[in-house]
Amino acid sequence: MTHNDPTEHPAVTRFREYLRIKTVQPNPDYVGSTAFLIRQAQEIGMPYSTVECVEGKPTVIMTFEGQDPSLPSLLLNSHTDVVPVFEDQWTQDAFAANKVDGFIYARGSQDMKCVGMSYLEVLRRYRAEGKKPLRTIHLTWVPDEELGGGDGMKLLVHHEAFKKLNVAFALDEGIASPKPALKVFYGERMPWWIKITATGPTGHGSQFIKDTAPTKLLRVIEKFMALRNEQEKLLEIGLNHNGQRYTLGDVTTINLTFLQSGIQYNVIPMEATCGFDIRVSPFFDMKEFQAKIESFVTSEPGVKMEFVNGHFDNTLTAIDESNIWWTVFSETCKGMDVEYETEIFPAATDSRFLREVGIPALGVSYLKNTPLLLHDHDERMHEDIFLEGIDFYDTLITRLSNVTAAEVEATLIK
Ligand SMILES: CSCC[C@H](NC(C)=O)C(=O)O
Ligand SMILES: [Zn+2]
Ligand SMILES: [Zn+2]
Repeated sequence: MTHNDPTEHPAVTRFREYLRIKTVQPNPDYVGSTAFLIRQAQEIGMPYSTVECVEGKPTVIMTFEGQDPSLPSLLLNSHTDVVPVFEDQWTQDAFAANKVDGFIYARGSQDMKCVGMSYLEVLRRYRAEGKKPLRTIHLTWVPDEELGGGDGMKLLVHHEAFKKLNVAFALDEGIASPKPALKVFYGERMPWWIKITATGPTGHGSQFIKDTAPTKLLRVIEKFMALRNEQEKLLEIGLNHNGQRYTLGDVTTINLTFLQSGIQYNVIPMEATCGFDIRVSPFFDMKEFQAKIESFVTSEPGVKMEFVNGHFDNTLTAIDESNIWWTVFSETCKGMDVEYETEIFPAATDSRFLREVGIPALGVSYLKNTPLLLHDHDERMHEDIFLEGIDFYDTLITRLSNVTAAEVEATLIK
């Protein structure tokens, strides 16, 4: 539990130090995290810069130059912010990074400070061993992923400083797996947050008034719920085109997350609104699906729908031999006897912005045999898994950053 245990692996000590910086939304300490990250870059001897697409929301960029900086680079991305905690539900202080039986308890221990710190540890090793990969490796430490990346990666990918990185392929976050197989994400569902507003007549609460705002809204909600049930059934009993069971990322979820109306019990309200969090499977025909939900609304006069948040790009990263980065990734895992399962990420990460601008990205967090506790109470990970993860990323990053131009070429002409 001590902060400076001389018997502790120094990588674990550094990880715990990063976890103690309260980069918690909605007021993340980005000044603290930036100072910490710059110190790491200086210790390792990596040039660094900061970019603020939005004032007060810094991205830290670090560069480990390769033997041939003219080759497109490898990007290692992680977000610096973490989600809030319900303090009274934690058995440990969520920002003390206490260690109990080897488990490090902290917000961000899984999501995703472990990943960023593992990348750094690999580069620290490279420097100590005098290793220089063929391709340049860049690290981006981005803000506000937990708020949807609107002030972070969404803007960063269009910034000159990012374009100059000339990224060929990126690694980003995954999630924990309670099984020995790692989860590897090659695509995401598209988050669509929609607000529906119904308007109608007012009157006395004792009458049969037709087509009131809440009645109309309920009719629309029923249609969404029917679609929801269909998708839930598909997940429970359906098989995909390969005859395999669907995973959550393969189907579309629809959840009613807002519901508002009313001013007094005996007054019919003139307005009723609701909000849905819809996660659209990348295997859906997007246009058709959008037209379908719009028809639910247009069939009811006096009801309108607006997108509060929408991502409309469903680019996947190829997980076949057409993608050299996938080939190298999968062969490296096999060479290390690391099991993995490929899936569509059920929620949204910054990888969607990378894929949208044409950068192939895989999401993987080395969190095997670990309970899934992202955004949950008592988020934790075992220090042994963290240390094992550094070895995993070391082998993986070494292989990826040494992919030759000839290997890329050979894939293109196949
Ligand atoms: C729609 S942007 C919000 C981002 C958030 N990401 C995660 C991983 O929880 C989500 O999917 O809700
Ligand atoms: Zn995350
Ligand atoms: Zn998260």
